[in-house]
This record gives sequence, C-alpha cells and structure tokens, in this order.
Amino acid sequence: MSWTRHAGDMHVIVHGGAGGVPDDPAPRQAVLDEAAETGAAESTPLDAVEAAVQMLESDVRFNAGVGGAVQSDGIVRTDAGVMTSDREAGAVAGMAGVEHAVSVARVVAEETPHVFVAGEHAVDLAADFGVDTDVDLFTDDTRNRWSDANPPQGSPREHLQWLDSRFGGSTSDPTADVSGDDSGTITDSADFSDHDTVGAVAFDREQFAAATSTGGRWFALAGRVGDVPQIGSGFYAAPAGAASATGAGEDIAKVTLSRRAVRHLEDGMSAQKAAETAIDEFGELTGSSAGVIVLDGEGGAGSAFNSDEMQTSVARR
Ligand SMILES: NC(=O)C[C@H](N)C(=O)O
Repeated sequence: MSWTRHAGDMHVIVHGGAGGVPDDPAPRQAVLDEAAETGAAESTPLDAVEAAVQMLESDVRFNAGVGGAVQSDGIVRTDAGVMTSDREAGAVAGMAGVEHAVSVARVVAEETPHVFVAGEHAVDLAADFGVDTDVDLFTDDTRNRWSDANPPQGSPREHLQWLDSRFGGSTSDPTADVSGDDSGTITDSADFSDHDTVGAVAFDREQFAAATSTGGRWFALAGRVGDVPQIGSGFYAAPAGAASATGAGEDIAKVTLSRRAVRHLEDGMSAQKAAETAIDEFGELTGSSAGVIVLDGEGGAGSAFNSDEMQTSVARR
C-alpha cells in the first residue's frame, strides 16, 4: 500500500526491547503508545525520535536512562545513537549519571565534528550543552538485584570470572546459555529478559531519523559498550529508510543488524520484509536473539524479532 503524502505527515515506530515476555505488558505498551504519539506530534524526524526515546528513558520499566542495567563495578552507564537520512550521526557511550543519552547523542551530531564521544568526556559534553548529569539511574528493582549479585572486587580479570556465570552468553562463547531449542529461537536465559533497550524511527515524507538508547546488558564488564551506539549496528538511517535494533549487542554489532535491514530496503524490500529478512539472517549467523524496527519510504512500518517478545507501537499524524 502506498502512502498518500500530506504536508505535516509524521510516521513513527518505537520499540521497548526484544527479550522475554514482560510481567507487565499493558503499562509498558501504554508508555510505548504515548512515546509514539509524542514523537508523531513533533515537526522533524530527529525531534520525533528524540522525544519518543526521552519518554522511554524516563520510564523505569525500560533498560535505558533510569532503570538501566548495572555493570560489574556497580555503575549504570548509558549509551545511545541517532542518525538521519542526511547522514548526520552522533553517538555516546559509557556515561554514568546521564538519563537522556539520546539528547547527548544529538549534541554529538549537531555540535561536534565527530560521530562518537565516550565516557567522562561525553558526560562533560552533556553538562555543557544543558543535558542533566548526576542523575540517579538506579531504581528499587535494580538496587535489589545488584545487592543480591555478590559484586566482585579487584581487577578486570576478577570481574570477568564473576560475570562469566552471570552475563548472558559467556565472554568466551557468545552463544553459551542462550540457545533455547533447535529452531534457533531463544526461549530461555533470565538474562534475555534484560533486552529492554528502547528505540524509535521516524519519517516525515522527506527525511528519516533513527535513535536507540540503552543501559546495556546486566552484569557486563565495567566499560563494556554494545551495539547501540555503533552506527549501523544499533541504529541506521539512509534515504531508503531507517532502523533501530535491540537484543544481544555483541552479536548485533558483528552483523551490523540495522545497516543490514536498511540494505534490504535499498534492494527494494518493504519495511516488514526487510525486518524479517534481517532477523532471519541474524538468527542464522549468530544463533542469538534480537529485534529490529524499520520504516520505508512508501509508508510502510515493519518489525521482527526472534526473542519471545518485542513490544512496539506505531503512530502517524
Ligand atoms: N537491551 C538491549 O537490547 C541490549 C543492547 N542491545 C546492548 O547490548 O547493549
């Protein structure tokens, strides 16, 4: 079906992470619906994805901003990336105390000559451009979960020993503990319920934008950065369309999942077909779990995942 174009059209799709079936799908869906509607009310695709993702970063149910995953040294670090089909891009990683990582990624895209700024200097950049820092990203749930985790002391090597039995897929074998059955669909592992990364894709008839934001994965080595802020892995936008990914970040990065989905759009697939094909390829190549959302230039929205669940919402104005 082709999309009849009107001035002011904005098409937005959001996701709340690929992973296990959530205990509380209804309130999560309500927040996703509100985020998509909020994005669709904005006047540019970049504003749309930033507004949608900000809302999800502020909701404790999602692993982004407040409620983010805790790394092996007990710190929540946030990562995000944004990109437009004009190939403006910005990303940030490893920020402690920054709720709205998506806004810092936008600062990188708009205010610096770079595409990726990390760590304490990204936090300094945030502060200098008016993004709140020193935010407490822990929730009661994350505090409880962390205090039950018997946190490691000492060197990175000791942290690696500690996380080997906790991180989803060991450091030596990324597929360990994650294969649920012979079909390649991931059905078990408590760690995969942590895939509550958030993302948004928007299109206003002229330009696409994509944004993804996360607290990463629980019990990762301090300083670990996943797919989310890597261009083409966690997010990608091009004239043919845009995508945002979620799931096992190490595996997503190795197959550049978002770029893969957009490549399928460039080859003429619809958004839905591109999402399904990219996830099929991802599953075959990695045996791991992920999801992706996609918009195309014909008014199509697509999503696919090979985890148990990925909640999404679409809005159009
Ligand atoms: N929650 C997620 O989707 C995890 C994210 N992709 C990461 O690996 O950092």
